Amino acid sequence: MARIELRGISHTYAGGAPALKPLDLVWEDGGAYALLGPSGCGKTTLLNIISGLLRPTKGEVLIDGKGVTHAPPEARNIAQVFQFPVVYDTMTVFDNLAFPLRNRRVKESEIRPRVEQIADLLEMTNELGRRARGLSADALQKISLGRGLVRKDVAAILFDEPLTVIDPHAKWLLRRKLKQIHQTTPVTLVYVTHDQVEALTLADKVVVMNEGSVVQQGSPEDLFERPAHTFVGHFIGSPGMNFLPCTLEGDDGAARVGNHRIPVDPAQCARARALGGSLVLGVRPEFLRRVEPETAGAVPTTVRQVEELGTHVIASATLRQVGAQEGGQNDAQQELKVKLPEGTIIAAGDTLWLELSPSRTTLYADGRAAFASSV
Ligand SMILES: Nc1ncnc2c1ncn2[C@@H]1O[C@H](COP(=O)(O)OP(=O)(O)OP(=O)(O)O)[C@@H](O)[C@H]1O
Repeated sequence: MARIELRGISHTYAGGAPALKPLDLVWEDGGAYALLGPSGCGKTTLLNIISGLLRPTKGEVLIDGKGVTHAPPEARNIAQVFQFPVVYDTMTVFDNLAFPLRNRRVKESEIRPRVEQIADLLEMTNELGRRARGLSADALQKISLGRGLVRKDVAAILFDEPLTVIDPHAKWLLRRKLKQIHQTTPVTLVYVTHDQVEALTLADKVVVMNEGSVVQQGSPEDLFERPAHTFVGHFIGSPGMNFLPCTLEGDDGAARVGNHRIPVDPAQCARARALGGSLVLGVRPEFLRRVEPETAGAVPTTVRQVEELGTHVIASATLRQVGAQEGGQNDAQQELKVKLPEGTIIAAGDTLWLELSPSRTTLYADGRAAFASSV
């Protein structure tokens, strides 16, 4: 188990733009973390800096308070599982799983029960005697995962998109297994992925990255309920958050979107005004409420498209300006996605009145949320 601390870490590959901009991060002992972000945002670079495969251009790595920035991977006691299987194909599955233990000179009498335990977890007991060569890609990656998990004495296990090559059903199973393993083995776990479902189901805390920076860290609920940045609002959720360009009205907590006046949390208004820059009002499709026509504070929209998704309905609608005719040409071209309950009867061309509740909307100034803890 280990507490991993990154102080002022940044990295630039030779001849390239900065892959990681200066950041400070703490991974608490025994925590399950996901590092989530789009391709190229610097996740693997960060992981390799923690494991020691890469030396950062600047900054320090500390494990349990001890500086290890210049220590090689073997001195860090960290297991790493990569996107593609790292398996000796002439060895049996058993010997592959036993390899990290034999390497550390663990007694043979302790190796067998541990390997059998891991094989059982990964549902590979029947394959223990088989050579790795010829096994499916899924099986090979399970062996790789097993090799990462087999040592009991590791400080942390780092996973770099280990389920990418696995078929969807096995992926679902392995995700559950990893979660189960973490609940029974209090090891620090850092899991890199660009898949929000994977990140949100596995981790207690998710670190969201974009363009070499950490944009927010928090529980899956935090990221959903209070995205601190428009990037997080857009990246987390399916569909992502809606953003309506707006201006502020007076001092009493209202925003103007097109020619609508929408009540907004007054504290957020004050903060947004102080932050300055271009403003948008963010609201999740789940938090838009369908209300009766002409309800005070609600906005009329014209439905453009309806998707029935079994458990719910997603409507795409455009905001209609005050005074505009139903289906008229002078609708604002502002699109909103709305999540409606299963069985909602609605069709393209219908009018939908939507309430944007001040407790469910967030003002963003130049991308940054104007709620108290974000700045
Ligand atoms: N060895 C390298 N040499 C030069 N540039 C690199 C190297 N490795 C990564 N980069 C660049 O650094 C940036 C961050 O890459 P990194 O692989 O850390 O991102 P990532 O978030 O893990 O992406 P992916 O999900 O695609 O693996 C990218 O612009 C990438 O092109």
